[in-house]
Amino acid sequence: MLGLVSTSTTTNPTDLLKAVLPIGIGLASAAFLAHRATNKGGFSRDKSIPIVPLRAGDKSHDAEYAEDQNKFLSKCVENYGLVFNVMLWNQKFTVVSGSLIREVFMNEQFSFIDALEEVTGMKAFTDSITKTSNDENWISHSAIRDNLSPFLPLYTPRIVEQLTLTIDRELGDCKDGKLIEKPINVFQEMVAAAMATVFMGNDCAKDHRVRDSFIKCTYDFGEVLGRDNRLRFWHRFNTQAKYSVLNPLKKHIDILVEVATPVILKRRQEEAEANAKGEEYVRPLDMMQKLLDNFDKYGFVDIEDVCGHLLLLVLASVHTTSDSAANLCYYFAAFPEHVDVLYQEQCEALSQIEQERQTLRQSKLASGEVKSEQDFVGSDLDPKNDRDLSAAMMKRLVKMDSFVREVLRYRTERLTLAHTAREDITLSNGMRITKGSKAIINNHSVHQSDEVQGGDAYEFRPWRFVGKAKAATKAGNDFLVFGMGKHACPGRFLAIQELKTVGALLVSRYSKFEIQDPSKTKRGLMWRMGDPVDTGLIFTSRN
Ligand code: HEM
Repeated sequence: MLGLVSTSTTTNPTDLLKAVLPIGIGLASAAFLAHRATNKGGFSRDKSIPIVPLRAGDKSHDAEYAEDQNKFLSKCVENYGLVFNVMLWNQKFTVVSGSLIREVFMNEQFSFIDALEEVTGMKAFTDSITKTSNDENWISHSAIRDNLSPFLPLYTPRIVEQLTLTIDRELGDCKDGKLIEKPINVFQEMVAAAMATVFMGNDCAKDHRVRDSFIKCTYDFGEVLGRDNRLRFWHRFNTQAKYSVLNPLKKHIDILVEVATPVILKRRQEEAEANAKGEEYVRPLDMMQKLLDNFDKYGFVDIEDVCGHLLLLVLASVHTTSDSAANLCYYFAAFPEHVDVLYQEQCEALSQIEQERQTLRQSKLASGEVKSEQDFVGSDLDPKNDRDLSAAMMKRLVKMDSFVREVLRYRTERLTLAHTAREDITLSNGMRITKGSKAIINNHSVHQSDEVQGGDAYEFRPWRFVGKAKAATKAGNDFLVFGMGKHACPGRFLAIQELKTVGALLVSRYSKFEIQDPSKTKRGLMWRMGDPVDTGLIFTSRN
């Protein structure tokens, strides 16, 4: 029987990732897919929900779905309507499609966490990472909403710096075309460096042990989930007992604590000195500091607890974002005609901003507000920052934004984000999802619908969203990549900012991206989150 993770002693990151990614997103689908334990919960008892018949000789819908997901789901909706039952990955799901999807996301009695817990039994484990936990918000949604997203423009220079340093170190000059066999590794390094500076500040991010932990903790988490029979009582009991004592993420928490402690002490000392002098202490900007500043509000117990929470954020963010960034490059390779368009957009936006800043400087000099050119040095209008990839500049990259949104729309798994019904729930079409059964979201019915997407829904049309007020961060009825409603991914603003920055840095440095084995192009575009295609990329520098 297959667990979530290969039981082989040679750790295959891809296998592990399949298990791991659910912590971030509807990557739960990966866990559901890899899961082969006994099914718990059945179809909804509402007999009006049709059960899709099996193909002759099949024992489940797995083979038919795997052969052609689009065809299978189109056929089901056509024949059975928006709600129907299927058997996939050794589980029974009620597929909810189209306009009814919203009712699953908006109803708190449909629980993504419960469905995930059923498959992975991971709650005992995530609880053991932190000392304080909350049943519903095992990763604090509000911590990101309140402490991260509003400050994104301030984080941008640091994110850009880290991404730039890592690209230049890992890819560098590719004059004659450089083959990178496992691009995912490069993108993990990039994203880990960027996330480390956002979550823990520059001083901690400089320490390679922190960046390594940001990458490796997700693989270690995969080990935890990689157990068979996780639905059985004894397994849960065992997990609970074992991981509260022998937590495999403990070593990463220890590293974070070890690196963070002197940094925090230094900050405290600086604050005390500033107070003693009657000066205002400028608080460092990072999640760790924000969590410490709100220690009582969040009810933390100690620094280990804070680092445990930071680690949960890492589990939600690093692999989801690096997987998407690596995938983006395969789209550059598959659609080379768009790379220069994106580069041109960037050059024009930079020149425009440079011009605007120059005009502003001149008017300040003319009005006497600023005495000399020299006075701009170190100010907001310092000419040295004219061509920075600032947050304001990234906002102008509407084509890049559309490209990223289209990649996510095009690739996102067709069925994801199973939710367990906590009580009998009647949908607006009168069908009842009974307590304990699982509703799964039919992304295909939205992302591949001509009506919803404005035509050519099976085509990759990178400028589809230009001029449409549909930014890549905008979750909604037509874009389910980040979920919807109360639990919609709170990290999407950071994720999109990083994806656009990675895109901008890449197209400005490299003019050509090629897939090492072109016969794998289709898979390169459509890999399931956490299971990258096994062919590399060749990068060629701009002249
Ligand atoms: C491309 C990258 C990412 C994708 C595709 C993604 C997608 C998702 C999805 C589909 C969900 C579930 C939404 C739902 O239940 O309706 C989710 C939840 C979540 N994501 Fe992300 N995510 C990404 C990056 C991030 C980042 C960078 C962070 C942190 C900074 C983050 C933090 C979270 C958290 C904390 C939740 C749980 C929210 C809740 O239950 O209230 N994610 N994400």
